[in-house]
Amino acid sequence: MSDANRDFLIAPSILSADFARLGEEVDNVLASGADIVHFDVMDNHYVPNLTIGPMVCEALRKHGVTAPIDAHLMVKPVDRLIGDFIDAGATYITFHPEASEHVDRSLQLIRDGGCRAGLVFNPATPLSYLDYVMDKVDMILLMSVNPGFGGQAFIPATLDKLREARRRIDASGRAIRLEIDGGVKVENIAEIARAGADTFVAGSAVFKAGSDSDPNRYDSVMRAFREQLALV
Ligand SMILES: O=C(CO)[C@H](O)[C@H](O)COP(=O)(O)O
Repeated sequence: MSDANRDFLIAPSILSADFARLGEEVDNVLASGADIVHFDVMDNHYVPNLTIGPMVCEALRKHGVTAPIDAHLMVKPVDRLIGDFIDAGATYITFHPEASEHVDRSLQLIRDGGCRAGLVFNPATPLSYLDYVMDKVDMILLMSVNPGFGGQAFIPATLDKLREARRRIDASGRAIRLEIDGGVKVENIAEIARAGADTFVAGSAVFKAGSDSDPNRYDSVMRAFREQLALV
């Protein structure tokens, strides 16, 4: 797929949202033009932080969120939570291959549950984990920071890795989304898109924008992202 044929999706990471007002935060960011809700699940074991689980995903669905929810599992083991997130209404479920005992089986579990499956690559994790499972992958998520916390700086070596992942996707002929997560800002999103990403997770750049009292506080950052992507 050439650049001209790629559609760009923006996936705000609710890791940086105000958890006390989560439903409202998600409503506001979707009203500002977000495409996907990026849902970071951390277990204080695979990564050194603890966040939210399937009950919160289900609560967002009950609140009325119909947009795709992209559940990024930073947990070990992964398989039992896969079933819980399928039941909770996730759209995409992605996991780290090092955290699964049987990567092919975990991918199959996600797909059998009717969700789209993805593998997540930490900055130092090789893309070779894809070698024998490309036919079961709907999304490749490249971490451009070490997982666990929002607000970190983008690791530049990820640009080369994006180019390599884009080559693999194009060679597969499959409609696999290439998502980037960590340190995505208005200033670097165009360069990241040129390297091959089509789906952009942004946490602090979105949820720390604007003023708490403004219900449209996310409009300008979302517009700025779109303007940058239009230049690609
Ligand atoms: O998965 C994550 C951390 O593990 C977050 O999604 C990611 O860091 C996004 O936050 P920011 O845009 O502030 O870097």
